[in-house]
Amino acid sequence: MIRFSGVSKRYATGQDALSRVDFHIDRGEMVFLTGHSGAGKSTLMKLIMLMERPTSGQVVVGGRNTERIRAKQIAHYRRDIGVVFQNHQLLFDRSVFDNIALPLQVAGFQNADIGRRVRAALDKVGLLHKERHNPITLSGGEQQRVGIARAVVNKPALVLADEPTGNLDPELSAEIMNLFRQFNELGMTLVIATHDIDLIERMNRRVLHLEQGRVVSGGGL
Ligand SMILES: Nc1ncnc2c1ncn2[C@@H]1O[C@H](COP(=O)(O)OP(=O)(O)OP(=O)(O)O)[C@@H](O)[C@H]1O
Repeated sequence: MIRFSGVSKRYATGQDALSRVDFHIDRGEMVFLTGHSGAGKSTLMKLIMLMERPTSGQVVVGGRNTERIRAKQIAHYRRDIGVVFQNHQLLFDRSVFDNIALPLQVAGFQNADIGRRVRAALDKVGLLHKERHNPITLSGGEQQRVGIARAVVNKPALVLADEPTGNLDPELSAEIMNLFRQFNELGMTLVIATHDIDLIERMNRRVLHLEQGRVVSGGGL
């Protein structure tokens, strides 16, 4: 599903964020990405999302060499990738339903289809009863679940989560991880960046460990 071969990223500032990174993640895997602050986790995610391009090396996602994806094809490419952020980036000027419907509207789905898919996603995260609420009225854990519903509503093959439990207490974090586990059981590939060592240990999955821009373990090659 994802293959990095000799990937380096140096930002315009001269900062080396990744240095000759090699790893492989199979379709259907759920992998944790960990490492100290500044180790390169977000940069690695941005390269998968094509928010950044590598300075050298090759990034292959879903069998596609991302080097060949041109700027105007990026929006289409991203439709198959769901993204979950720590600060969930919900829009507070519209309902929970409308927040989740947004990616489907952008992708040009019919209204009836949008309603069905949004409710299926809300049902999966246990928030069907909150569809008309404004997300600002929800708790942090609920807001994060709305963010997850939005990330998976398009049934992406790949979900990237950057510190998805960063603001949540251990119980809510465990709930979020259970959701991810369920999506993984449905066949989604998940890459979850986190500092939360306890959480990682409990989940018992492969851990890709970065240190100063290098993979020090778990690359799977
Ligand atoms: N846009 C940028 N321009 C210049 N340097 C950057 C940029 N983004 C990240 N960096 C630098 O690249 C290195 C890796 O950053 P990155 O955000 O990938 O790390 P991280 O592991 O995600 O850290 P954190 O856990 O704190 O989010 C850091 O030294 C950072 O300062």
